[in-house]
Formats: sequence, structure tokens, C-alpha cells
Amino acid sequence: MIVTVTLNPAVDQTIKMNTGLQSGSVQRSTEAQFTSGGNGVNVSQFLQALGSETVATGLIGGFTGYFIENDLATYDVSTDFVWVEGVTRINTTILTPRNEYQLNQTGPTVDSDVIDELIEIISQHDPDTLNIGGSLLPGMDAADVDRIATAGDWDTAVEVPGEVLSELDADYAYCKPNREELEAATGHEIDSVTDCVDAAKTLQERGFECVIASMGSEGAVMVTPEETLYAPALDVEVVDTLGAGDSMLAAVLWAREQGWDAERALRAGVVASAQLVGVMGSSVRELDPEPRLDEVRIWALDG
Ligand SMILES: O=P(O)(O)OC[C@@]1(O)O[C@H](CO)[C@@H](O)[C@@H]1O
Repeated sequence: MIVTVTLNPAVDQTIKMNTGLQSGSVQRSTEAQFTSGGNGVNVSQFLQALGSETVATGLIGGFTGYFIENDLATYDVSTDFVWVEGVTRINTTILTPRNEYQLNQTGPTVDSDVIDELIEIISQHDPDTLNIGGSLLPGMDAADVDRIATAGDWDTAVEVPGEVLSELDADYAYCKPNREELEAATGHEIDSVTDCVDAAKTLQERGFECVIASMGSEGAVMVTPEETLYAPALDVEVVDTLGAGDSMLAAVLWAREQGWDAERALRAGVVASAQLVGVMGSSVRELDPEPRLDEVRIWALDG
């Protein structure tokens, strides 16, 4: 069973415009929606959509906290959050005909005592795999992530900002940085698949057993102790990219849970993220990568 931990969840507000943004005048949207978000929350929702057993935990508060719990219930996602003082943030994605803007709030400040409560809850669910995803709240640091990761007998997958990734000390089973996070965590500039592989290997040497690095429309690299794989992205119509990386991680964890090998797991991740970029926002009720696995091309880059 996979438990996800989102330290800084969000209500994702997605606003669609039929013009570019201009200052000095009121502009009106053509479409808008609110969904529950934050990397771990999304991973739980995608795991549920894939048919995997999951519980979403983390720190929530205020009216937006209630929204997240209720929204996840409508997707049949089990939740067990720690309630904190303050109000969970609202993050805004604005889609204009040419651009995608992402405005993320910082989130409320918390006392790091909440970590004890969180660890207690995680332990009660006895996960095989724990996914810790997203940014940290003010008042927390990378040592809190290490503490959660090492508090029990579970494999941990992290999908955290690059500056947090660079400060982690524990050993992790998985990490899933995007290009920006990989650059920030390693200091490598990534202009090619080769750069991406080099940076992913640098991370692996620091204690991340399997590194899944997503590069948007250029695809993804997976580095395991046994192999280095590259898969280009599928050629699909992109509505927005929110949650695409989370769906890739969810599908890889789901595939590994079923005993699939690394290559098949990477195929599943690439198909899931292709489905996600085709929908507005980061919510889907069903994910079924299997019928499209053969569409993904895979390069084994070295032994
Ligand atoms: O501010 P963070 O925690 O780094 O990222 C949070 C976030 O932008 O990432 C998810 C998509 O991956 C969204 O659901 C959410 O709003």
C-alpha cells in the first residue's frame, strides 16, 4: 500500500482565458475550476485512478482544507490528514492562448512538532511505500523530510523542490525531479538527454536508488542500479502540464507495486503523463496506461 504525504497541499485553481494577460483592465475567464492538489495529493488521486490502494495524508487547515478532504472523497481517495492552524493555500494556473502561468502561494507557517503527529498517522497505515511530495511549509526543512522517510520500515519516494532535494541525507528508493528541480539539486545545466542522465546519476550517487527525471515534451530518463533508460514523450495535444510529473511518478510506483520491470514502469509513467497533459487541471477518475504501453519508445543508454 502506498501512503502519500503532502506537507503543503493546495487547492488548484485553473483559469482559462481567450486573450493574453494585460494590466490595467478587468479580464474575464472563459472557464475555471477548483481541484485538490499538491504533489502527494495528486499522486494518491492517480494511484486510486490506476486501481491501487492508497491513503493521502499531510497537513491541511481552514476552508481550503475542508475542500481538499471533500474533493478527494468524491474520487474515493482515503484521507487521514493532520489539521494545522492557518489556511491551506490556493495555487493558480492561468491558461492563455499562448502561455501557461503558475502562481503558487507559500502556505501557512507551522511548528515542526506536527511531524511527530504525521509520523504517528503514517505508521498506523503501515505502508510498503511512502511518497513525500511537494514544497515544505515555512518552519520546516529537509531534515523533517529525512525524519519522515526514515521513521518506519517503508521505501520512500520523494518529489520535492530542487533545493530541498539537494539537502536530503537519508537513503531513498525513488526520486522524481523535473528538469528545473534536477538542475537546482545538482548544479548541472540540462540541455540534452545526456545532461539529464549525468545529473540523474549524480543524484543516484547521493542515495536515491531509482531516479526518474521528467523533461516535459522531451520525455523522461530513468536511472536504476541496473540500467539507464530514456523514453521520449508521446506526441499529444497539451491542454496544461499541471500534475503531469505526479502522474508519471504514480504510474511508476503502481507498476513497480505490480512487479513490472523498470522499462515497463517507465512506459506506464510516460503514458500516464500523456493522458494528464490532455486534461485541464490535475484530476482524472481513470488512468489505464496498459493499452498504450507499446507506443512508448525506449532507449537503453548503458548497462
Ligand atoms: O508549490 P509546490 O508544492 O512545489 O507545488 C504544488 C503544485 O503546483 O504542484 C502540483 C502539480 O504537480 C499542484 O497540484 C500544486 O499546486
